[in-house]
Amino acid sequence: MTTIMVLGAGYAGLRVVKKLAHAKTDAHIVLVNKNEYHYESTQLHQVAAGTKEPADVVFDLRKSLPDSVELIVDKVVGIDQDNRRVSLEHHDPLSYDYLVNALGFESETFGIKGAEEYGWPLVDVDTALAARKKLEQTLARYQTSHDPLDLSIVVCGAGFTSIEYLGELVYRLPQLSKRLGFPMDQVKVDCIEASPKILPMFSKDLVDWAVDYLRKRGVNFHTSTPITEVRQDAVVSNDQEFKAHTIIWTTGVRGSHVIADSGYNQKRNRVVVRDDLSVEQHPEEFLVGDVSAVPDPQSGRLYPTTAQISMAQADTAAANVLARMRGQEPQRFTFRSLGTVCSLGPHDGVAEIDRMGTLKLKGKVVSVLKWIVNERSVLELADVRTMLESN
Ligand SMILES: Cc1cc2nc3c(=O)[nH]c(=O)nc-3n(C[C@H](O)[C@H](O)[C@H](O)COP(=O)(O)OP(=O)(O)OC[C@H]3O[C@@H](n4cnc5c(N)ncnc54)[C@H](O)[C@@H]3O)c2cc1C
Repeated sequence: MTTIMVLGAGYAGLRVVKKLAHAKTDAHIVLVNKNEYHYESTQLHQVAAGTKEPADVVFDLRKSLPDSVELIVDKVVGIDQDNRRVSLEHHDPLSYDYLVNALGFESETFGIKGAEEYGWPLVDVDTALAARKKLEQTLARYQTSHDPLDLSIVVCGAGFTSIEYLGELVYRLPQLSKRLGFPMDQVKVDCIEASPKILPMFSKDLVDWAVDYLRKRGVNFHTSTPITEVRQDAVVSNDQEFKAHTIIWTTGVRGSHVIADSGYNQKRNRVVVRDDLSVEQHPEEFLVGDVSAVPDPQSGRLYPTTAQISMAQADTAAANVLARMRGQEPQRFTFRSLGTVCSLGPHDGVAEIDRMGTLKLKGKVVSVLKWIVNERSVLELADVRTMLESN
């Protein structure tokens, strides 16, 4: 029997599995994931700030997968492309006929000294929870230490994840101040960004609105400030030092280390795929989501790594696996953005909707939009019951 193996149960992998199962193929569909659950990585900033609990952003894979899919819970450690075999940490190697690699993202440190050691990334449930614990313990310590650095927080990067995290943080801090007894007026929040731009994917008026929103709530922005080193109690940019005991590292992502470990031709663990999302010289293998690098035919640049693109890629990859099995021509990947929604805490945000021109939104209405986007994702990846349970 033909085996289709899907690696990773994030947005891309889970969507591929759902599409394949729905097509009622005779093939044996195997999903390998390191956890028994799927997590909504687009909501990790909320877990890290404490505005959501892990249970709000995860769902059990066994409960939501179709019966026709075999789930193997284990960590992928290597892929042997030539022999079509996947090595796992605890199971024997597995063979496949078709492979969809959707192993997702990891934190990017750009080789900056101390970033891995002292920066707290937000890449999965465990790291988001660890960042939350670090934040809360450090703020709580102030009552006995009276050390101002216990009330200083540095957020590294001013892209999407950093801004969404800052939005949750400024919402959450007054609640924590009441609970943990630290003075709100002595809290210091700095956001350090190498480029001159904040939220580069949004138009200037929305960026200005978002920056103003966060500034009014105490965030100090430092753009054109490249981080050169991270220390236990400071982020350094050349001769400037931003001292803090909580350092959140959200400067960007790279693909899974398994890509480089397996000898792929890659850059930052992302592989440039062909226009049908298959890998050069391996028509039986597809890469989707944050491990893939797909050139946008219009701009010539690579598409950004987003959940929205990952799910669109998943549809193409699933269709192309089935096409190859049936001896049909695969389709080219095309992408039309629905727009981008950036939350600023639970009740505000900015959004650009790409339908019939660009619709720009800001404020409370965006939180409703974000809620719809999140619920739709759970509905599409799991089912109605899971969606209702997550509320
Ligand atoms: C805080 C935050 C907010 C974001 N907000 C948005 C947003 O609003 N909109 C948007 O479009 N995008 C957003 N993104 C980006 C989006 O989350 C990613 O682009 C998306 O998750 C990529 O999907 P994926 O399926 O490729 O990878 P992932 O979601 O990373 O899934 C990979 C899966 O593979 C599993 N896995 C990893 N390594 C192994 C291994 N070795 N063995 C077995 N299993 C493994 C993981 O556990 C995970 O389940 C956000 C990201 C973050 C961090």
